[in-house]
Amino acid sequence: MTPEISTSNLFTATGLLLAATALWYLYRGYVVRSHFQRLQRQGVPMLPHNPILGHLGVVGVLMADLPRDVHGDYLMVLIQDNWRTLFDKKYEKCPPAVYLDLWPVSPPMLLSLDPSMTAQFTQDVNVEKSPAQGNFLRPFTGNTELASSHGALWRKLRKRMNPGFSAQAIRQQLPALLEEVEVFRDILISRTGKDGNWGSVFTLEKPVTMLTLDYIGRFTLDLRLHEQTTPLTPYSAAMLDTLPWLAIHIHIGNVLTLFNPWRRFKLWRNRHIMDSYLEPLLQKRADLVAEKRPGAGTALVDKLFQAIAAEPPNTVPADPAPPMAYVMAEAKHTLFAGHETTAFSLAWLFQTLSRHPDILAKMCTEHDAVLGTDPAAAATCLRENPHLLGQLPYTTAVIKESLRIHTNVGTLRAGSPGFALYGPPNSGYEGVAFPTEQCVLWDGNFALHRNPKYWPRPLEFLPERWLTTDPDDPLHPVRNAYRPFELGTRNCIGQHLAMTEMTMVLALVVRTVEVEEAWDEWDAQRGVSLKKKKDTVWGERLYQVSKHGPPHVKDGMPVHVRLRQQ
Ligand code: HEM
Repeated sequence: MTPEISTSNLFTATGLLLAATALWYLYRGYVVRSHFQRLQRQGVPMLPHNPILGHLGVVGVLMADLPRDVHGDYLMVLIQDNWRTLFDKKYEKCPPAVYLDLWPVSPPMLLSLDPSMTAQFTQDVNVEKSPAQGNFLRPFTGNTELASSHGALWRKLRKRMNPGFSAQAIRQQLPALLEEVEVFRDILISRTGKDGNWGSVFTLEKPVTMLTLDYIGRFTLDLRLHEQTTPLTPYSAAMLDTLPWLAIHIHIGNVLTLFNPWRRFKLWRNRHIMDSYLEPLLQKRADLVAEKRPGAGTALVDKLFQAIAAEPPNTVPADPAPPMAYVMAEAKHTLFAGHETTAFSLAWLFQTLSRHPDILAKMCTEHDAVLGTDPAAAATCLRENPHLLGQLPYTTAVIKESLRIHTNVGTLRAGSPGFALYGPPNSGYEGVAFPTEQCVLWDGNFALHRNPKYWPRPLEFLPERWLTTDPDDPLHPVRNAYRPFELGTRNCIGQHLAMTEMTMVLALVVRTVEVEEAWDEWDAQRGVSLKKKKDTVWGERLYQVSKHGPPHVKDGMPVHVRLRQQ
């Protein structure tokens, strides 16, 4: 018997589904708002909470002057800077943690604005990641990799992954990785104008993203993807097409996207393309490792196959997937986590250097002294003397300072009943309990890095902060306050790899090519009138925008480049 689906049945089913969704939203809204009202009655420090709107009203007013596409990270800075007007007059200091009830735009949050407070859930106790992170990665990796795992399994997988990210492992791959950075430098040179003039405008997001894809592909698979010079590989095309369909939270703005059947098809199809691309490559690496042939052990995935083979059988806890599927998930996550974060950090570095010619000149002097005065020979010099990469303290300080001001991502952890954060010493809230039940614990590293309490002259770009060794120097960084890669055992496993990449880029590029933002040309190219009001944050055209994954740069950061005058 063939089932008949009439139009009226379809309408009824859709109506019921919509009604059930609406009821769920209402019920969930009631639960969340009641929870925050209860906390407010208990006297927990909180922004004024409205029983109907939660904190939507107060946050809406706070964000009203910002462009619509601005990243949510700016909210934490606004709260930190405006706490006096936002909180009850009885409070004499900004609370170290701020409750945010923005349902249905985001889940209930407890935002930490104090380094000691964040340490309580990342270092004193390594609290589990928020389930939101797992939800985000599920369609992509099936949650069988390190970043989605918890507890004993996470410890096992982290131990397995750590050797692949060690300084020694990175150094082993340095000559190959340098080749990818050389391609990037040559692409920038090809964009310069004639006779030392600026070339035409382009968005920096594309070349930095292609560089980071080539770099992380080489590191993970010992394979040249050639994303910088040829059309995207099917793998990268499918991965980049997948990312906009992933969501960290279900909220009112993306609920239709998440239930869109087209999304399911896209995710399924892209996953099929990615897996089909990776499978033969991984099989080849597994064979190479098993047969101990030359080159085995170079790629990150080789080290994973080697580690699995060296583990006693049936170790507990059991792996989330058989070896090949597990390594594939780990490779996919590494290719994802290792590209956009570094790409956008590089974009900000170039912006910062163009605004600080004195700092740029000082960096070039360091490169001349350590790598030789011929910029074109820097790659050869580094290939022959990879240890020199560790002898560029000023360059490292510049990168660290850029990551402080233009922090990319933070951590989201899962609050739970019975687990509270406590106001730290000298916070003005000593011993005050901030219950975490129902809340996502959000480290406010973007705001923390701009807080004058921890960073004197916070908005000034001062690489000297990272060169002082005197703990009494006011510029000396405060314990736990610097967290671009987060701190604690669950910090970023790729931080040395990312720092190496950024150092190599600066070492090869800044003495050869100048990069500058080119908004006027960008506007002219798109026919945008000079008189039209432009989106800005704090008076700047370049700001962090909210897209999928980590914060992106506005409009891809339009720039032009020219050859540096020697
Ligand atoms: C400038 C570049 C980067 C920044 C700012 C950055 C930042 C971070 C942060 C803040 C975390 C902690 C996230 C959390 O707790 O939810 C993290 C975790 C992680 N990062 Fe990075 N990252 C960068 C580059 C990389 C690279 C190049 C890789 C890999 C090749 C990588 C792989 C990972 C992985 C696998 C984790 C999860 C670690 C775990 O759960 O044990 N990251 N990263």
